[in-house]
Amino acid sequence: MEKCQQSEAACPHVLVLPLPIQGHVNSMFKLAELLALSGFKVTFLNSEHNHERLVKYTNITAHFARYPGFEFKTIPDGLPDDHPRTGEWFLEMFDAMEMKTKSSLIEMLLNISPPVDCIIGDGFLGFALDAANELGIPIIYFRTSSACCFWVYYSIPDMIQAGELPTREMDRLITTVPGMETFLRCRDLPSFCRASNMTDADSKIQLIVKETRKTPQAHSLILNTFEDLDGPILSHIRTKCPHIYAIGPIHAQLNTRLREKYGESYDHFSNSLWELDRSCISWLDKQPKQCVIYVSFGSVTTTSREQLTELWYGLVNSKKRFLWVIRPNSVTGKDGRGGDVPVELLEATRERGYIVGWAPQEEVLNHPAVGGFLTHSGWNSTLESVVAGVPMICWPYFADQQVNSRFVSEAWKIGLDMKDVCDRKVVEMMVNDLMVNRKEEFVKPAAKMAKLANESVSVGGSSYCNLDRLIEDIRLMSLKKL
Ligand SMILES: O=c1ccn([C@@H]2O[C@H](COP(=O)(O)OP(=O)(O)O[C@H]3O[C@H](CO)[C@@H](O)[C@H](O)[C@H]3O)[C@@H](O)[C@H]2O)c(=O)[nH]1
Ligand SMILES: C[C@H]1CC[C@@H]2C(C(=O)O)=CO[C@@H](O)[C@@H]21
Repeated sequence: MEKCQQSEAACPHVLVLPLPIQGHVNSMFKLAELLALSGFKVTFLNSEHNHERLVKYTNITAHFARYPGFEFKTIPDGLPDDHPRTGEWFLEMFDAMEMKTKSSLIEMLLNISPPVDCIIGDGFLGFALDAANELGIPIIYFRTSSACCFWVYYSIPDMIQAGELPTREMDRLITTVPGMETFLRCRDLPSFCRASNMTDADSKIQLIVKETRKTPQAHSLILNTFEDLDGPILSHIRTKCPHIYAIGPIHAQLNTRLREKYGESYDHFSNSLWELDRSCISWLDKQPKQCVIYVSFGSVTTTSREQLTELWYGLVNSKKRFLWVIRPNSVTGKDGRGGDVPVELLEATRERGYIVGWAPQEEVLNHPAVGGFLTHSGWNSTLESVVAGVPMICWPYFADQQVNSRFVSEAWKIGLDMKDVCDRKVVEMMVNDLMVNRKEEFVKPAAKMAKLANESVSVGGSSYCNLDRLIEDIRLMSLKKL
């Protein structure tokens, strides 16, 4: 690992602060490790709830022990420990964090030693920006969702001004998001845009717009994407936020740097908040090449028992093999028991399917048996599928997922969009289209985008160079303080 060449005083100390949601924590941990690999002192500030789960379900402490100076600190997320933390609960957490976390953060920043040279804050946590500005500490935003959705969020006031929102005409094209005029429909906007009241101060949409429009106040903006995927959108974003570091796919960038330093990719270290069930890898090892569809809907999505049944019949009736993640506490509605699952479903699943509570997803997507991914279009899952070259069926749940699924099908053409539908016949048809009938239509573009993704994070690639630039800019911040 690269040692800080300067004196201890000049060795940059960076504080990393994610929004405490799995998808945000994942990519923030990967960035934190990339900075630690460059010799920085890193303090990772996680919620108490999430840190306890990481310690319980992963080897996180041992994994980061190889980086001298890497430290974990925790703050409350403001919610009771038994809060389910699923679905669209984030508003409650956000209000609680604004009240409780900001004061804890300021207290910590005033007393931490050595002092922090730079904060890397979740682009959704405006109170971190306010705290940094109050204390005169540079803050770089890391918006962990997609660049395309960031730009849609940023454009929402323009849509409202133009009378395009609110609306019930779901299939009408939106004309006020530069770069998306030819294919973005109302249906493809973030789920929060479907509300009838756009101006209610307490609404999710107003919160997200407020947080997004604060971004130009940060020193700069880190995005988990790459030029070949989002180049045109990045150009539009730069008109508002000129200083951008597109360093993604960040999981692939970390792999590259670890291989460079240690000759290995990370030990498939999974900063998962649930217990991994690795038996699915042994099951995959017994399956023929590219014949399994992997099904997973991330860390906050919930499904009703009716939706679960439609998905299950669709997968079984497709006659394809499937590996399905059904996360604990993710099924809402009456708490049925196995007894109310039809026998034919159980028998077919025994024959062709495998169900786990949480899987080593990056490993699964790169397994030779996996040929397709039925996903909720969370941004990390989308990028992991892009890097693995696995075509997708997108069934978005909320937030940026609606936008991401439209880009997968219409802009990048590496999958199908099953937005707003949960019907066994449609699931069966789409699985067979993706895995058999239209396979070549998706496999080729997916393989090409995977190649571009891996080139971007290789030495000399756009994301590789942007990360080097970020590291140098943070070094300069710490030197300016001397
Ligand atoms: O069985 C599983 C399922 C998921 N994962 C991992 O969990 C992460 C899930 O992240 P993501 O796909 O981004 O989904 P969410 O957890 O839903 O992420 C939240 O945060 C993302 C980044 O801001 C947003 O894009 C999403 O909409 C938002 O729901 C990924 O890295 C997966 O590899 C596992 O390791 N095992
Ligand atoms: C809970 C969601 C509100 C917005 C966040 C987000 C983002 O764009 O920052 C996307 O989805 C979720 O990660 C967060």
